[in-house]
Amino acid sequence: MEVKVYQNKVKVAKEFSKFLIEKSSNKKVFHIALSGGSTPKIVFDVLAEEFSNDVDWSAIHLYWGDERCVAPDDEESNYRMTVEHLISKVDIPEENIHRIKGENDPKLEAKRYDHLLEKELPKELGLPQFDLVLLGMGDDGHTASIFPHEINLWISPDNCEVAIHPESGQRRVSITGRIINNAKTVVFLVTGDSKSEKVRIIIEREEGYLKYPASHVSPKTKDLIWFLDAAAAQQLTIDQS
Ligand SMILES: O=C(O)[C@H](O)[C@@H](O)[C@H](O)[C@H](O)COP(=O)(O)O
Repeated sequence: MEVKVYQNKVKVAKEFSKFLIEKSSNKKVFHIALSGGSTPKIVFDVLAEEFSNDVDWSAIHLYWGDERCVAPDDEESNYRMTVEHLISKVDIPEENIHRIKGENDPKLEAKRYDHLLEKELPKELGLPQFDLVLLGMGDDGHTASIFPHEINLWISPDNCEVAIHPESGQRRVSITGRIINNAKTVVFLVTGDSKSEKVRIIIEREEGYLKYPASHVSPKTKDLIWFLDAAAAQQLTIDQS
C-alpha cells in the first residue's frame, strides 16, 4: 500500500490524472471502474480540462463501482455526475461507456451488470479483472456502496449486489470485494477533514478497523494507492510519500 498526500484537492486531481495517463498509456484497452459521490468531480474536471489530450480515450472503457438506483439524469446519479464533469468534455466512444442502469429493477440490474463484467473484462484467477478501480470512502468508512451495516456484501459470491444506504434507504448497485480485490490496481481518492479519522483508523489498522468496508480493500496485486489531500491525511502518523 502506498499513501500519497498532496496539499489540496486540485493537486490530488492533477497527480491522479498523471497517474492514470501513465497507467493507461500504450494500452489497447483499459478498463476502469469509477467511484461516485462528490470527490471525483474535481478530479474529472481537471482530467478533462487539463490532461484530456494525453489520454487515448478510444482505449478507455468506463464502468462504475456503484450507482444509485435512480434515472441516469437524476441529480443523485453517479453516471450523470460523470457525464457533467468528464464524458461531456472528452472524445470517448459511446460504446466504451458501460453504465449501471439505475433506472432498472435493482436486483435485475445487479445480475445484468454482473454478467456484463464477466463478458467484457479479461479474467484473472477466473474472475473479471479491472485495470483500475477508483474508490472513494464515506465518513462512515464505506466504499463503493458497501456500508458498515451490510459489510457481509463484501464477501458476496457475486460480482455485484444490491445495497441500501443506511440513512436514506436509497438502493444502490455495487461491485463487491471479489471484484475490487481482483483489480490490477486500486486507487482511493479521499479528501477533506471529515474523512481524516477513518483514514487514520483504516490505514494505521487501529483496533476495530475491520468493521469499516474500506479496510477490506486489499488487491491481490498489492497495488493499492491512497491519494489524499492534507486535510484527509492530517491524523496520520505513518510515513507518507
Ligand atoms: O456513490 C457513491 O456515493 C460513492 O461511490 C461512494 O462510495 C463515495 O465514493 C463515498 O461516499 C465518498 O463520497 P464523497 O466523495 O461525496 O465524500
